[in-house]
Amino acid sequence: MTVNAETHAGGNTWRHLPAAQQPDWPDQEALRDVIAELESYPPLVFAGECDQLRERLGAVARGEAFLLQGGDCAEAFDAVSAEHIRNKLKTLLQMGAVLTYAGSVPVVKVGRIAGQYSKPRSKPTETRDGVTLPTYRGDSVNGFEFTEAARIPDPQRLKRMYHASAATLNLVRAFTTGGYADLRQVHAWNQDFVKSSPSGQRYEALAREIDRAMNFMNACGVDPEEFRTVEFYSSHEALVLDYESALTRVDSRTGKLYDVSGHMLWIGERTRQLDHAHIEFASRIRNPIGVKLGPTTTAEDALTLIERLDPEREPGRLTFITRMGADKIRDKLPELVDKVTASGAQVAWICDPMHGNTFEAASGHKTRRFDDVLDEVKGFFEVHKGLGTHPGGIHVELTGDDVTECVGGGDEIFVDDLHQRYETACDPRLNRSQSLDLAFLVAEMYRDQ
Ligand SMILES: O=C[C@H](O)[C@H](O)COP(=O)(O)O
Ligand SMILES: C=C(OP(=O)(O)O)C(=O)O
Ligand SMILES: [Mn+2]
Repeated sequence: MTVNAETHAGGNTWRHLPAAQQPDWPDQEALRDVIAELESYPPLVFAGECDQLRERLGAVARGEAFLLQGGDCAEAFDAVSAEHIRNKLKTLLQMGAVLTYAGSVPVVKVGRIAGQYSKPRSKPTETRDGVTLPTYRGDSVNGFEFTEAARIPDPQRLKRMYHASAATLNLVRAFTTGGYADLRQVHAWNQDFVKSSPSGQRYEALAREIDRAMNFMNACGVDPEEFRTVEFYSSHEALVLDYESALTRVDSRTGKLYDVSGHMLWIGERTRQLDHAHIEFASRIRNPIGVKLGPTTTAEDALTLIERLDPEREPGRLTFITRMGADKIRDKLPELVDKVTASGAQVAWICDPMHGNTFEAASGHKTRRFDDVLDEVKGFFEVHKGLGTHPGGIHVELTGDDVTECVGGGDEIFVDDLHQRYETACDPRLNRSQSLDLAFLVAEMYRDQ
């Protein structure tokens, strides 16, 4: 990787276009200094890894693999601890094992992790007890605390985002390649969990089957490397373009631009305007790109996005992450999938069953019903089955901690429980038990389709 003038030319073409949801940095000089410093930092991920993920996502687009993408709505600097990261990873590994074994499909594992620090918001301000302050926009921008000082955007936070991402990714790499993710550990990932929860018990039974299958293969003399380590990739929403372009580098092998802040970047529902800065930025980098598609997306929008982001029609380059809402998916998704398929493009279709199903409980907590989440995934599978296309994966907000943020699930959480462990900095996440429940149900859907 090299940094040179060309880097910043190619990675900066978005600058003359309107960019939604950018922080209102009060001190532009401080911002410039931070950008210059970030430009000198080493890459967090390597271009070759991004290429490898693009190949894996190509298999998803061709119908040969399933994408599991998940993690926090908003990562927080004070949650960069071994315990939080291990719990999240463990949950994703358990979900991956369930989907691979019960769904009989290769699973591409991608975290909303090591960079998910910036949030687009519905409103610029928030009012509590008559006091109005700027909204919290993620730890990369301002503080969660409801005080005037905390809510002022501070560009120094972009450097903290880089360092928090680096520390997280370092631990993730150690966990996934250093023995912890060895399939022989399928039971160990469940140890602290099994007795207390129905999904933990169900998982334990599946882990016993995996063990038997592995013992059988060992006895036959098969002991592949794939059982010892796990390929795990990082992703986040490419929202704050000053950060993302400062982390964009020319790959010395190919001369192409890569945003080395994460393996996969996605453009959110609020920033996917076709002629605005985020799509322009994404069009310039070689990383695999996701775009969130909400219920107002037209087939023409989807086709123009393909034109802008995947002109070569390369499977794996572009992933459409639909987030319609359980009540709209059966209505809105068919036309998009149908017209995109008819155009000859091979995108991966992924279901985000979270963002179209948020509501406010009487207690004031932002929450989601597990049943709505499940129903949106069901609708997603039904639509793809009807059209003969591939339901490529799920994109979920989850945590490995036993929080009470979404209602329902096998180990049911009620609206009155929400206050007990409501810890999210932004949207409500599935807890570990709800995440495992979902993995089992999705594996059944996959097998049945
Ligand atoms: O994570 C997604 C968005 O940032 C979030 O849903 C916006 O939430 P808000 O409507 O509270 O701003
Ligand atoms: C902001 C998010 O989603 P969307 O852009 O789909 O609203 C998110 O994934 O946290
Ligand atoms: Mn969210």
